[in-house]
Amino acid sequence: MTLSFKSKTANLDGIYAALFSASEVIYAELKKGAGLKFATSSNESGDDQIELDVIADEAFFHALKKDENVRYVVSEERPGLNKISDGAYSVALDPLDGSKSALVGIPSGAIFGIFENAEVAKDFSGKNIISGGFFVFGMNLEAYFADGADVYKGIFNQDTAEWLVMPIEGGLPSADVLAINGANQTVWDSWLQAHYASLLDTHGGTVKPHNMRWYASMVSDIKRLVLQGGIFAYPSANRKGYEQGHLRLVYEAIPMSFIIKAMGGASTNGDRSILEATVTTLHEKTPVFIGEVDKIAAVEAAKKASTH
Ligand SMILES: O=P(O)(O)OC[C@H]1O[C@](O)(COP(=O)(O)O)[C@@H](O)[C@@H]1O
Ligand SMILES: [Mg+2]
Repeated sequence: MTLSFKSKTANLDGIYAALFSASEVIYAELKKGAGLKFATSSNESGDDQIELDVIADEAFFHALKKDENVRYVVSEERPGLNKISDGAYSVALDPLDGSKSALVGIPSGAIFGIFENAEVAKDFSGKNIISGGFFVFGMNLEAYFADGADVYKGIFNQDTAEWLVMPIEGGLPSADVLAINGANQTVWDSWLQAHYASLLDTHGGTVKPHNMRWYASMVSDIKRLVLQGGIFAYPSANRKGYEQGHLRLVYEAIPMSFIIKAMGGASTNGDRSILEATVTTLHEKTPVFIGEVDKIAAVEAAKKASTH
């Protein structure tokens, strides 16, 4: 692989090289199709794994453990903090996001965050993240990430094995598009049911409602958000197992909120920015709303109004 991208932060280049090379390994495995079946294992959160979940987790660990700047690697697929060295940076991973989607041919991907000053779980927070983003395993192998305040898109040329990485400029686009799984809407809190209805209200057929896009693959939904704008949500629901939504704070919500903030967008758990939320445990879930600033402010205002 050739990755010509250079980070503005000292000593991150080896970590990027490891992440990008692991993504190539996973993409190559995905294309073979062999790992697209259920494994006999389940992960740390008790989710059923497909074989590619395990392959992806191992590919990232294998690549990252060679870098002396990596202190800890934490993964949705394993327990605890995995010490690599005394380096300055720690990496959080969702090694294969959307694995169930991969089974039916929807693009999946991987999500990563790079953190400084991480020693215990609570340090993997929005305060310490310095890089965050994701790979997409679709028609092409792509990367979208924020290195500090700068946002980039990378595309892998499969003929030359070269990554073309270019800045994304111009901020977050705007579109009245909503990405949400509406299956739980009857058990959402009433303020969210009302807010959702307001986004879809056509005022008797006279007004265009928000359009709906839901890939059930966070990397695909956030890629669409990066390229076209809108809002992505996975709220909590009054249903067993969904009390804090479905997505993990450290492995999914914080890195995705970081890249969208770098593009000029925002995030919330309903009350405050995901990047200001307290992290208690590595595998905890959080309700999450990510997108354009005014759309996130409207979510917070809707919730706040319901409590007054
Ligand atoms: O099955 P649902 O409720 O549509 O959930 C889909 C969400 O779950 C995810 O697949 C995350 O779960 P995994 O990390 O286990 O793949 C997201 O990519 C997606 O947004
Ligand atoms: Mg995931």
